[in-house]
Amino acid sequence: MTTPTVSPDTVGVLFMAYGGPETLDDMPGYLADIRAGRVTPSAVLEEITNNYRQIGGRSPLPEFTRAQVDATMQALEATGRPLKAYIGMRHWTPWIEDTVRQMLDDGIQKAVAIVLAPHFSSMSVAKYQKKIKAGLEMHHGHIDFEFVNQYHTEPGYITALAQRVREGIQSFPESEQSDVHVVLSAHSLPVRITREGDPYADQLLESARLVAQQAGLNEEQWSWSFQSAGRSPEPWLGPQLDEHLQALAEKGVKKVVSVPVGFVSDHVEILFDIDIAAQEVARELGMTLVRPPALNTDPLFIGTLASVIERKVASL
Ligand SMILES: C=CC1=C(C)c2cc3[nH]c(cc4nc(cc5[nH]c(cc1n2)c(C)c5CCC(=O)O)C(CCC(=O)O)=C4C)c(C)c3C=C
Ligand SMILES: [Fe+2]
Ligand SMILES: [Fe+2]
Repeated sequence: MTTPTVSPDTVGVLFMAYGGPETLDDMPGYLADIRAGRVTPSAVLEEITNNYRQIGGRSPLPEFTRAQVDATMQALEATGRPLKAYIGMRHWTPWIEDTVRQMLDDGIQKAVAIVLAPHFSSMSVAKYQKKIKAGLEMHHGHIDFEFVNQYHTEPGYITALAQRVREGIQSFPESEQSDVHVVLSAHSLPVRITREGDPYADQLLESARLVAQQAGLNEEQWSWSFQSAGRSPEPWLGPQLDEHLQALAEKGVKKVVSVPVGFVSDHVEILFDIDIAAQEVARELGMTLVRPPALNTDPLFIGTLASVIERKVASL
Protein backbone atom coordinates (compact mmCIF):
# COMPACT_ATOMS: atom_id res chain seq x y z
CA MET A 1 0.00 0.00 0.00
CA THR A 2 1.49 3.36 -1.01
CA THR A 3 0.70 6.69 0.64
CA PRO A 4 -1.72 8.82 -1.43
CA THR A 5 -0.17 11.96 -2.87
CA VAL A 6 -3.47 13.61 -3.85
CA SER A 7 -6.49 14.77 -1.83
CA PRO A 8 -9.40 12.26 -1.87
CA ASP A 9 -11.54 14.61 -3.99
CA THR A 10 -8.89 14.95 -6.74
CA VAL A 11 -10.21 13.73 -10.10
CA GLY A 12 -7.64 12.14 -12.41
CA VAL A 13 -7.81 13.08 -16.09
CA LEU A 14 -6.28 10.34 -18.21
CA PHE A 15 -5.40 11.53 -21.72
CA MET A 16 -4.70 8.63 -24.07
CA ALA A 17 -3.00 8.75 -27.44
CA TYR A 18 -1.66 6.31 -30.03
CA GLY A 19 2.00 6.57 -28.96
CA GLY A 20 4.97 7.03 -31.21
CA PRO A 21 8.61 5.99 -31.42
CA GLU A 22 11.08 8.49 -29.93
CA THR A 23 13.97 7.07 -32.01
CA LEU A 24 14.32 4.82 -35.07
CA ASP A 25 15.66 2.07 -32.76
CA ASP A 26 12.18 1.89 -31.22
CA MET A 27 10.61 0.90 -34.55
CA PRO A 28 10.72 -2.94 -34.28
CA GLY A 29 9.15 -2.90 -30.79
CA TYR A 30 6.60 -0.23 -31.74
CA LEU A 31 5.48 -2.16 -34.83
CA ALA A 32 5.38 -5.45 -32.90
CA ASP A 33 2.89 -3.84 -30.50
CA ILE A 34 0.74 -2.33 -33.28
CA ARG A 35 0.76 -5.66 -35.12
CA ALA A 36 -0.18 -7.50 -31.92
CA GLY A 37 2.97 -9.60 -31.93
CA ARG A 38 2.72 -10.66 -35.62
CA VAL A 39 6.18 -10.68 -37.16
CA THR A 40 6.81 -7.53 -39.20
CA PRO A 41 8.29 -8.53 -42.59
CA SER A 42 11.71 -6.89 -42.96
CA ALA A 43 10.60 -4.99 -46.09
CA VAL A 44 7.70 -3.44 -44.10
CA LEU A 45 9.99 -2.57 -41.18
CA GLU A 46 12.42 -0.95 -43.58
CA GLU A 47 9.69 0.98 -45.41
CA ILE A 48 8.06 2.35 -42.24
CA THR A 49 11.45 3.16 -40.67
CA ASN A 50 12.30 5.08 -43.82
CA ASN A 51 8.98 6.99 -43.61
CA TYR A 52 9.86 8.06 -40.06
CA ARG A 53 13.41 8.95 -41.17
CA GLN A 54 11.87 11.37 -43.70
CA ILE A 55 9.83 13.13 -41.01
CA GLY A 56 12.81 13.64 -38.68
CA GLY A 57 13.63 10.17 -37.32
CA ARG A 58 11.02 10.19 -34.56
CA SER A 59 7.33 10.69 -33.95
CA PRO A 60 6.25 14.20 -32.96
CA LEU A 61 3.08 12.68 -31.44
CA PRO A 62 4.35 12.44 -27.80
CA GLU A 63 5.38 16.11 -27.86
CA PHE A 64 2.08 17.32 -29.35
CA THR A 65 0.19 15.16 -26.86
CA ARG A 66 2.03 16.75 -23.92
CA ALA A 67 1.37 20.25 -25.32
CA GLN A 68 -2.35 19.44 -25.80
CA VAL A 69 -2.58 18.06 -22.25
CA ASP A 70 -0.85 21.10 -20.71
CA ALA A 71 -3.09 23.51 -22.62
CA THR A 72 -6.27 21.58 -21.72
CA MET A 73 -5.35 21.43 -18.01
CA GLN A 74 -4.72 25.17 -18.07
CA ALA A 75 -8.18 25.70 -19.59
CA LEU A 76 -9.67 23.42 -16.90
CA GLU A 77 -8.16 25.49 -14.06
CA ALA A 78 -11.21 27.77 -14.32
CA THR A 79 -13.42 24.91 -13.01
CA GLY A 80 -11.78 25.26 -9.57
CA ARG A 81 -11.94 21.43 -9.16
CA PRO A 82 -8.81 19.60 -8.01
CA LEU A 83 -7.73 17.73 -11.14
CA LYS A 84 -4.55 15.82 -11.96
CA ALA A 85 -3.49 15.01 -15.53
CA TYR A 86 -2.03 11.68 -16.65
CA ILE A 87 -0.86 10.51 -20.07
CA GLY A 88 -1.10 6.91 -21.28
CA MET A 89 -0.20 5.62 -24.74
CA ARG A 90 -1.73 2.63 -26.51
CA HIS A 91 1.30 1.45 -28.47
CA TRP A 92 4.34 2.93 -26.72
CA THR A 93 5.59 4.43 -23.45
CA PRO A 94 4.14 5.68 -21.17
CA TRP A 95 1.89 2.57 -21.50
CA ILE A 96 -1.74 3.04 -20.40
CA GLU A 97 -1.45 0.13 -17.93
CA ASP A 98 1.61 1.72 -16.23
CA THR A 99 -0.13 5.09 -16.00
CA VAL A 100 -3.14 3.42 -14.37
CA ARG A 101 -0.69 1.96 -11.81
CA GLN A 102 0.65 5.48 -11.16
CA MET A 103 -2.91 6.78 -10.69
CA LEU A 104 -3.61 4.01 -8.16
CA ASP A 105 -0.34 4.74 -6.33
CA ASP A 106 -1.23 8.45 -6.19
CA GLY A 107 -4.54 7.60 -4.52
CA ILE A 108 -6.84 8.63 -7.40
CA GLN A 109 -10.36 7.31 -6.76
CA LYS A 110 -12.30 8.97 -9.57
CA ALA A 111 -11.14 9.75 -13.10
CA VAL A 112 -12.16 10.81 -16.59
CA ALA A 113 -10.54 9.06 -19.57
CA ILE A 114 -10.37 10.63 -23.02
CA VAL A 115 -8.66 9.48 -26.22
CA LEU A 116 -7.07 12.10 -28.47
CA ALA A 117 -9.19 10.75 -31.33
CA PRO A 118 -12.72 12.16 -31.75
CA HIS A 119 -14.42 9.13 -33.37
CA PHE A 120 -15.41 5.88 -31.65
CA SER A 121 -14.44 2.49 -33.02
CA SER A 122 -14.15 -1.00 -31.56
CA MET A 123 -10.68 -1.00 -33.16
CA SER A 124 -9.51 2.27 -31.64
CA VAL A 125 -11.19 4.01 -28.66
CA ALA A 126 -12.63 0.75 -27.25
CA LYS A 127 -9.12 -0.78 -27.25
CA TYR A 128 -7.73 2.12 -25.21
CA GLN A 129 -10.55 1.69 -22.71
CA LYS A 130 -9.85 -2.06 -22.46
CA LYS A 131 -6.25 -1.23 -21.55
CA ILE A 132 -7.47 0.85 -18.59
CA LYS A 133 -9.52 -2.11 -17.37
CA ALA A 134 -6.51 -4.41 -17.90
CA GLY A 135 -4.33 -1.99 -15.89
CA LEU A 136 -6.80 -1.95 -12.99
CA GLU A 137 -7.00 -5.75 -13.00
CA MET A 138 -3.25 -6.16 -13.30
CA HIS A 139 -2.62 -3.88 -10.32
CA HIS A 140 -5.62 -5.09 -8.29
CA GLY A 141 -7.03 -1.60 -7.89
CA HIS A 142 -10.25 0.29 -8.41
CA ILE A 143 -10.87 3.76 -9.86
CA ASP A 144 -14.33 5.02 -10.88
CA PHE A 145 -13.75 5.92 -14.53
CA GLU A 146 -16.00 8.04 -16.73
CA PHE A 147 -15.15 7.44 -20.40
CA VAL A 148 -15.44 10.02 -23.16
CA ASN A 149 -16.44 7.80 -26.09
CA GLN A 150 -16.52 10.40 -28.86
CA TYR A 151 -16.63 14.13 -29.47
CA HIS A 152 -16.92 14.22 -33.24
CA THR A 153 -19.78 16.77 -33.41
CA GLU A 154 -18.54 19.19 -30.73
CA PRO A 155 -18.90 22.75 -32.07
CA GLY A 156 -15.32 23.86 -31.22
CA TYR A 157 -13.79 20.86 -33.02
CA ILE A 158 -15.99 21.40 -36.09
CA THR A 159 -15.33 25.15 -36.19
CA ALA A 160 -11.57 24.66 -35.83
CA LEU A 161 -11.59 22.25 -38.80
CA ALA A 162 -13.84 24.54 -40.88
CA GLN A 163 -11.30 27.32 -40.25
CA ARG A 164 -8.54 25.01 -41.54
CA VAL A 165 -10.60 24.38 -44.67
CA ARG A 166 -11.06 28.12 -45.27
CA GLU A 167 -7.38 28.79 -44.53
CA GLY A 168 -6.43 26.17 -47.14
CA ILE A 169 -8.78 27.63 -49.77
CA GLN A 170 -7.57 31.17 -49.06
CA SER A 171 -3.97 30.12 -49.65
CA PHE A 172 -4.89 30.08 -53.38
CA PRO A 173 -5.20 33.39 -55.30
CA GLU A 174 -8.74 34.78 -55.01
CA SER A 175 -9.48 34.22 -58.70
CA GLU A 176 -8.72 30.46 -58.30
CA GLN A 177 -10.57 29.80 -55.04
CA SER A 178 -13.86 28.70 -56.63
CA ASP A 179 -11.96 25.87 -58.42
CA VAL A 180 -10.50 24.44 -55.21
CA HIS A 181 -11.72 20.99 -54.12
CA VAL A 182 -11.53 19.99 -50.43
CA VAL A 183 -10.73 16.39 -49.47
CA LEU A 184 -11.63 15.45 -45.90
CA SER A 185 -10.07 12.20 -44.69
CA ALA A 186 -9.38 9.84 -41.79
CA HIS A 187 -7.51 6.63 -41.02
CA SER A 188 -8.95 3.62 -42.82
CA LEU A 189 -10.03 0.49 -40.96
CA PRO A 190 -10.83 -3.01 -42.24
CA VAL A 191 -14.17 -3.12 -44.11
CA ARG A 192 -15.44 -5.83 -41.72
CA ILE A 193 -16.03 -3.19 -38.97
CA THR A 194 -19.05 -1.79 -40.82
CA ARG A 195 -20.61 -5.28 -41.03
CA GLU A 196 -20.07 -5.53 -37.29
CA GLY A 197 -22.09 -2.31 -36.75
CA ASP A 198 -19.12 -0.14 -35.80
CA PRO A 199 -20.07 3.59 -35.72
CA TYR A 200 -16.63 4.82 -36.95
CA ALA A 201 -17.41 5.44 -40.63
CA ASP A 202 -20.79 7.08 -39.88
CA GLN A 203 -19.28 9.35 -37.24
CA LEU A 204 -16.54 10.42 -39.65
CA LEU A 205 -19.07 11.35 -42.32
CA GLU A 206 -21.11 13.23 -39.73
CA SER A 207 -18.04 15.32 -38.80
CA ALA A 208 -17.15 15.82 -42.47
CA ARG A 209 -20.64 17.06 -43.41
CA LEU A 210 -20.68 19.50 -40.48
CA VAL A 211 -17.22 20.83 -41.39
CA ALA A 212 -18.14 21.24 -45.06
CA GLN A 213 -21.41 22.96 -44.15
CA GLN A 214 -19.70 25.35 -41.75
CA ALA A 215 -16.97 26.13 -44.27
CA GLY A 216 -19.73 27.03 -46.76
CA LEU A 217 -18.87 24.28 -49.28
CA ASN A 218 -21.45 22.91 -51.69
CA GLU A 219 -21.60 19.15 -52.52
CA GLU A 220 -19.29 19.54 -55.56
CA GLN A 221 -16.63 21.40 -53.59
CA TRP A 222 -15.69 18.58 -51.22
CA SER A 223 -15.42 14.81 -50.98
CA TRP A 224 -14.48 12.06 -48.56
CA SER A 225 -11.49 9.74 -48.61
CA PHE A 226 -9.85 7.25 -46.27
CA GLN A 227 -6.08 7.16 -45.86
CA SER A 228 -3.21 5.19 -44.28
CA ALA A 229 -4.72 1.71 -44.65
CA GLY A 230 -2.71 -0.93 -42.81
CA ARG A 231 -0.58 -3.51 -44.51
CA SER A 232 -2.79 -6.56 -44.16
CA PRO A 233 -4.44 -8.70 -46.86
CA GLU A 234 -8.07 -7.99 -45.88
CA PRO A 235 -10.01 -5.17 -47.62
CA TRP A 236 -9.81 -1.73 -45.97
CA LEU A 237 -12.34 1.10 -46.17
CA GLY A 238 -11.82 3.29 -49.23
CA PRO A 239 -11.37 5.13 -51.44
CA GLN A 240 -7.74 5.57 -50.41
CA LEU A 241 -6.34 9.07 -50.77
CA ASP A 242 -4.00 8.26 -53.67
CA GLU A 243 -6.73 6.61 -55.80
CA HIS A 244 -9.17 9.37 -54.82
CA LEU A 245 -6.74 12.05 -56.06
CA GLN A 246 -6.45 10.13 -59.31
CA ALA A 247 -10.27 10.08 -59.70
CA LEU A 248 -10.46 13.82 -58.95
CA ALA A 249 -7.73 14.55 -61.50
CA GLU A 250 -9.73 12.61 -64.11
CA LYS A 251 -12.66 14.95 -63.39
CA GLY A 252 -10.41 17.94 -64.04
CA VAL A 253 -9.66 18.98 -60.45
CA LYS A 254 -6.28 20.76 -60.25
CA LYS A 255 -6.32 22.36 -56.80
CA VAL A 256 -6.89 20.38 -53.63
CA VAL A 257 -7.03 21.24 -49.94
CA SER A 258 -6.47 18.17 -47.74
CA VAL A 259 -7.87 18.25 -44.19
CA PRO A 260 -7.60 15.01 -42.21
CA VAL A 261 -10.50 15.24 -39.74
CA GLY A 262 -9.72 12.02 -37.84
CA PHE A 263 -6.33 13.12 -36.50
CA VAL A 264 -5.89 15.90 -33.97
CA SER A 265 -2.13 16.41 -34.22
CA ASP A 266 0.64 16.25 -36.79
CA HIS A 267 2.27 12.81 -36.91
CA VAL A 268 3.44 10.26 -39.46
CA GLU A 269 -0.02 9.62 -40.95
CA ILE A 270 -0.14 13.30 -41.89
CA LEU A 271 3.52 14.30 -42.19
CA PHE A 272 4.42 11.30 -44.35
CA ASP A 273 1.16 9.87 -45.75
CA ILE A 274 -0.18 13.28 -46.85
CA ASP A 275 2.75 15.73 -46.92
CA ILE A 276 5.14 13.36 -48.70
CA ALA A 277 3.26 10.42 -50.29
CA ALA A 278 0.00 12.15 -51.33
CA GLN A 279 1.95 15.28 -52.34
CA GLU A 280 4.00 13.16 -54.73
CA VAL A 281 0.85 11.62 -56.24
CA ALA A 282 -0.67 15.10 -56.60
CA ARG A 283 2.48 16.43 -58.28
CA GLU A 284 2.50 13.53 -60.75
CA LEU A 285 -1.17 14.28 -61.54
CA GLY A 286 -0.35 17.97 -62.11
CA MET A 287 -2.33 19.03 -59.03
CA THR A 288 -1.51 21.55 -56.31
CA LEU A 289 -2.25 20.07 -52.89
CA VAL A 290 -2.35 22.26 -49.77
CA ARG A 291 -2.54 20.75 -46.29
CA PRO A 292 -3.25 23.28 -43.51
CA PRO A 293 -1.71 22.50 -40.08
CA ALA A 294 -3.39 19.90 -37.85
CA LEU A 295 -5.39 21.04 -34.82
CA ASN A 296 -2.50 20.53 -32.36
CA THR A 297 -3.01 23.21 -29.65
CA ASP A 298 -5.62 25.26 -31.54
CA PRO A 299 -7.55 27.09 -28.75
CA LEU A 300 -10.92 25.99 -30.19
CA PHE A 301 -9.86 22.36 -30.09
CA ILE A 302 -8.34 22.69 -26.61
CA GLY A 303 -11.59 24.37 -25.49
CA THR A 304 -13.49 21.35 -26.86
CA LEU A 305 -11.35 18.90 -24.90
CA ALA A 306 -11.76 20.99 -21.74
CA SER A 307 -15.51 21.19 -22.22
CA VAL A 308 -16.11 17.45 -22.76
CA ILE A 309 -13.85 16.61 -19.81
CA GLU A 310 -15.57 19.17 -17.58
CA ARG A 311 -18.99 17.63 -18.35
CA LYS A 312 -17.71 14.16 -17.39
CA VAL A 313 -16.05 15.50 -14.21
CA ALA A 314 -19.38 17.07 -13.23
CA SER A 315 -21.10 13.69 -13.59
CA LEU A 316 -18.65 11.89 -11.27
C1 LIG B 1 -8.96 4.41 -36.27
C2 LIG B 1 -7.94 3.60 -36.23
C3 LIG B 1 -6.55 4.00 -36.26
C4 LIG B 1 -5.98 5.23 -36.03
C5 LIG B 1 -6.64 6.54 -35.68
C6 LIG B 1 -4.56 5.06 -36.19
C7 LIG B 1 -3.64 6.06 -36.04
C8 LIG B 1 -2.29 5.93 -36.20
N1 LIG B 1 -1.61 4.87 -36.76
C9 LIG B 1 -0.27 5.10 -36.73
C10 LIG B 1 0.74 4.27 -37.20
C11 LIG B 1 0.57 2.97 -37.66
N2 LIG B 1 -0.63 2.29 -37.75
C12 LIG B 1 -0.39 1.01 -38.23
C13 LIG B 1 -1.32 0.01 -38.43
C14 LIG B 1 -2.67 0.08 -38.08
N3 LIG B 1 -3.36 1.20 -37.62
C15 LIG B 1 -4.66 0.88 -37.36
C16 LIG B 1 -5.67 1.72 -36.90
C17 LIG B 1 -5.48 3.08 -36.58
N4 LIG B 1 -4.32 3.76 -36.51
C18 LIG B 1 -4.82 -0.50 -37.69
C19 LIG B 1 -6.11 -1.28 -37.55
C20 LIG B 1 -3.59 -0.99 -38.13
C21 LIG B 1 -3.26 -2.41 -38.58
C22 LIG B 1 -2.77 -3.18 -37.43
C23 LIG B 1 -2.50 -4.61 -37.84
O1 LIG B 1 -2.98 -5.49 -37.12
O2 LIG B 1 -1.83 -4.82 -38.83
C24 LIG B 1 1.03 0.88 -38.47
C25 LIG B 1 1.72 -0.42 -38.91
C26 LIG B 1 1.99 -0.51 -40.31
C27 LIG B 1 0.76 -0.63 -41.14
O3 LIG B 1 0.05 -1.65 -41.04
O4 LIG B 1 0.53 0.33 -41.88
C28 LIG B 1 1.62 2.10 -38.13
C29 LIG B 1 3.07 2.47 -38.19
C30 LIG B 1 -0.09 6.40 -36.15
C31 LIG B 1 1.25 7.07 -35.93
C32 LIG B 1 -1.33 6.90 -35.83
C33 LIG B 1 -1.56 8.20 -35.22
C34 LIG B 1 -2.49 8.52 -34.39
FE1 LIG C 1 -2.41 2.88 -36.69
FE1 LIG D 1 -1.86 3.85 -39.37
